[in-house]
Amino acid sequence: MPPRFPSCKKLLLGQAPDMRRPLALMLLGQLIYLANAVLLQWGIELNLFRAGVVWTTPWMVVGPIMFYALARSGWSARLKDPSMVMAQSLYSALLTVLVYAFAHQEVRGFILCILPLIIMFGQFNLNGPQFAMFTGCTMAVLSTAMLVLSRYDEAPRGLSADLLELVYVALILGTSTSMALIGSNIRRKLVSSRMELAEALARVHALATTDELTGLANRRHMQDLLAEEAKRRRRLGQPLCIAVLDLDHFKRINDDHGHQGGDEALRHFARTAREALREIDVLARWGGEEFLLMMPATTAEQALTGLERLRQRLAEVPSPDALPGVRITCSAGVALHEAPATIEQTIDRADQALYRAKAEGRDRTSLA
Ligand SMILES: Nc1nc2c(ncn2[C@@H]2O[C@H](COP(=O)(O)OP(=O)(O)OP(=O)(O)O)[C@@H](O)[C@H]2O)c(=O)[nH]1
Repeated sequence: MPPRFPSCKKLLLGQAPDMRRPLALMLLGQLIYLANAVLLQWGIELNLFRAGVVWTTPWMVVGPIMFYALARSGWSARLKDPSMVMAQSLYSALLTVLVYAFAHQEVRGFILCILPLIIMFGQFNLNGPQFAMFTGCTMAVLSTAMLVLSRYDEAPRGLSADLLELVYVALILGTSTSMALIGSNIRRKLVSSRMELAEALARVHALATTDELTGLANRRHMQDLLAEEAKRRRRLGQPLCIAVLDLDHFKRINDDHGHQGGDEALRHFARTAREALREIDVLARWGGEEFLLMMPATTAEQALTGLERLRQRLAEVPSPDALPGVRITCSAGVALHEAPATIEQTIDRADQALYRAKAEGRDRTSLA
């Protein structure tokens, strides 16, 4: 039964898998903003800032909530970067420089410690040029703030001190950016090798379970499916039928049209049979021109009807271009799988029924 209320995590991070991490980072960012707002109040009480700094506090709450709301509501999905990392980074840097501008000289330095933190948040999304743009914008705003402060400070500390601080900030931003880029490159390589590995595994799985010529399940895969189905049948008590099918006079097709013509006949049969059978029936290439059909939840009568439909369809569809005028038919033997027989014993019975169908003139189905 589905839960009546979505979990808190789902509520906060939404359903879109791509947006979960950005939203989680935004929530973490909000906590840091909140901590900054609290520290700022403390600094105000200690008289470390000019009075005007209080105007920055609401923006420490409103800004991050606004970004979170835009992302959580899905509005930002229309943007090139739905996580709005660049906009968020610039917003944080601008706010930091504003607080810096309101700080008294003795605490300005440690306000700038926030800047590398912004870069750490950006490392998941920003690339080299974007980092360069962020650093450039931050440096430009900071130098403007320093220029303005040098005019209005009661006791300006002098151009050299401002310059030293700017160089320090450039050094720290440059180093943090390089480290973030190295980290994001490693992460990107990890993601791409994980995707390659997943694709390779899917290819290996397909190779291990499908028959290359017909695209049907191969013998080994069918054995696994049969074992699973037998277990399910025991549990649910539903009937299970197994049929062995064999193309008639296939050797003649091979002799008259070459091995390639024979292969085309096998593909044609596999295609036609898949179209005629139900979704839940599984057809596998059992070997050579022999196929095995597993029909779950099927009585013997229903199996005979299904196989008859298959034979009719085979008679109706035009022969493949490579085999003009060739009539492809098949014979089948079908057996109901019943306790205490093993799957192998039921297949043997179906095989014997197939033998009878061949002996009785081919192009027919025989029930074991
Ligand atoms: N082209 C092709 N031929 C195959 C393949 N596997 C088996 N064969 C051929 O299938 C033919 C099977 O012939 P037989 O077992 O004599 O049976 P048949 O000619 O179909 O006669 P009946 O089954 O009695 O109707 C042989 O010539 C095999 O070489 C395959 O993957 N491709």
